[in-house]
Amino acid sequence: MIELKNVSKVYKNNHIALSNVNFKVQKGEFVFLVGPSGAGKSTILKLLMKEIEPTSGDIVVNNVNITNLKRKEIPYYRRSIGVVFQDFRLLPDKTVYENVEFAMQIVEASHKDIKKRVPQVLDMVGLYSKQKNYPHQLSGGEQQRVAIARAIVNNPKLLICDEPTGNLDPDTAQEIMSLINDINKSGTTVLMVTHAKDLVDRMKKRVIAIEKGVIVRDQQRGVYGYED
Ligand SMILES: Nc1ncnc2c1ncn2[C@@H]1O[C@H](COP(=O)(O)OP(=O)(O)OP(=O)(O)O)[C@@H](O)[C@H]1O
Repeated sequence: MIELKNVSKVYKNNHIALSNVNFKVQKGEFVFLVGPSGAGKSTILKLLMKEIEPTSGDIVVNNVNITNLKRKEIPYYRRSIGVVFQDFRLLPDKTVYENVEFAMQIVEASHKDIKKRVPQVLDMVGLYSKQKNYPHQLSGGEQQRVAIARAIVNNPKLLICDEPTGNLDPDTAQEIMSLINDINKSGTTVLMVTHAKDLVDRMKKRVIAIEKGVIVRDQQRGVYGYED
């Protein structure tokens, strides 16, 4: 599903953010990407979302070498991955239903498909009864559920999560992690950057640790391994 081959990233100020990074993630895996602040985790996510380009190396996602994508192919590629952020990034003037619906409108889904799929996904994340609410009328955990619904509504094969529980209290964070785990169990590959030590330790998933742009650990049923 994901392969990074000898990937390096040097930012314009000559800062080496990634140095010869190699890893593979198989279809259906759940992988935590951990490491100290500034290690290069977000850089990897940005490369996968094609927000930035590697200085050298190749990145293959879903059998496509995304390093070679043409500019006009990038929006189409981005639609094949779902993304969840720490700060939810919902549209404040759209309801819960409309936020999720919007993601389907962008990919030009039919009215019929939208009417069928949006309630289905809202039910899956436990927000069917709040579909007419606006984001400011929801708790943080509920807002993140909407963001997750939006990320999976088009059935992406890969779900990228950038500190999805960073703004949530421990109980709510656990609930969000369980929801993402359920999504993974239904077949979606998950790559998650997180600093949530307790959750990583509890989940017993694969853990890839990165420090100063270098992979230092790749562990099945791993632990967080840092004290922060
Ligand atoms: N646009 C940029 N220009 C120059 N340097 C950058 C840029 N973006 C990131 N860096 C540097 O590259 C390194 C890796 O940054 P990155 O954001 O990938 O770290 P991170 O592991 O995600 O950290 P955090 O856990 O704090 O989010 C850091 O030293 C950072 O200062």
